Amino acid sequence: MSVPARVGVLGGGRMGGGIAHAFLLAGAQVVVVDRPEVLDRARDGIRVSVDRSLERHGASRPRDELLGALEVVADRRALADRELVIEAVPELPELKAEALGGVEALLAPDAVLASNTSSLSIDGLATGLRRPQRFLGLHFFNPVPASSLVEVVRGAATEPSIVAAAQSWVRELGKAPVTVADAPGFASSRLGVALALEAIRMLEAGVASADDIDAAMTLGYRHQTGPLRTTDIVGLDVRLDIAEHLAAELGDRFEPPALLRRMVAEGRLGRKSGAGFFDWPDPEKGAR
Ligand SMILES: NC(=O)c1ccc[n+]([C@@H]2O[C@H](COP(=O)([O-])OP(=O)(O)OC[C@H]3O[C@@H](n4cnc5c(N)ncnc54)[C@H](O)[C@@H]3O)[C@@H](O)[C@H]2O)c1
Repeated sequence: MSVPARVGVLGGGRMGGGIAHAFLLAGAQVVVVDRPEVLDRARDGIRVSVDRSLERHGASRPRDELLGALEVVADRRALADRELVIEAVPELPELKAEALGGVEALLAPDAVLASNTSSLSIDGLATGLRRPQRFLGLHFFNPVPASSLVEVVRGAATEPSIVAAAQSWVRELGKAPVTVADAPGFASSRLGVALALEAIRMLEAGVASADDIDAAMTLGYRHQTGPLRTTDIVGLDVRLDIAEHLAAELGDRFEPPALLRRMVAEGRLGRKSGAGFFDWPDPEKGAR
């Protein structure tokens, strides 16, 4: 099943811009809605990343036609004729609830609404909606163009046919769907954070060096990147927030180690701050 012809994205920031990019390349006509003061930046960002993709991989449609299928506007009403709208506003429950309710009221009854939330409950967000059966989570990964995974999060009320359609759209984007129930941390954050927290506890206890702990996973289990280096790339502060959320929801096994709290308090946040478990002399390019 090809992607819907008319797709909307609410919030054209880091993730929304990437999601718009992915659907444009898959042949959709995409409307992005954001705040008036950031429209130019959002539009330019998507154009630059589409151009970069075209240079690297070529395209099925001419560039002008492809970028002509993009509209970046401030008025939410431009989403009214969309078959699929993906919400990607900041991770604030009230903001998301207002945004989702406002968009749903504009859409045709058979449209599909999705949230790119990385941690909020899909069932929680669905409580404010009139058609929770047509609502689900589509959790894209950052950076969207380079990432091959999308978690399809099935709410308690989501119709099975909507889940099946979403799985097929994700495949059409050239990505792989992983389907999960609405549980804290979905699949990716829960497993990724569990591994990272244990690696940090091992470092704290002097079991092995950061290099050796990571090598145990990269060489022993063929992980592309070790758990400590991955934590540096994601950001120690981001991982601490997720661990605290998971500890509250799932129990003590996600309690953040003291070492993680100390490093965040000291501003050692990983790649973005120049230092974490490893040194990152050039935060933009990354270091090995
Ligand atoms: N950054 C990541 O690594 C990542 C990965 C997966 C999922 N997510 C999730 O994606 C969502 C967006 O994250 P992001 O990193 O793109 O944030 P971001 O801050 O880069 O982008 C959010 C955008 O939403 C816009 N916005 C704010 N209020 C709005 C409103 N009422 N209407 C329309 N637009 C509005 C902002 O102007 C901004 O452009 C969050 O739920 C986040 O948890 C983020």
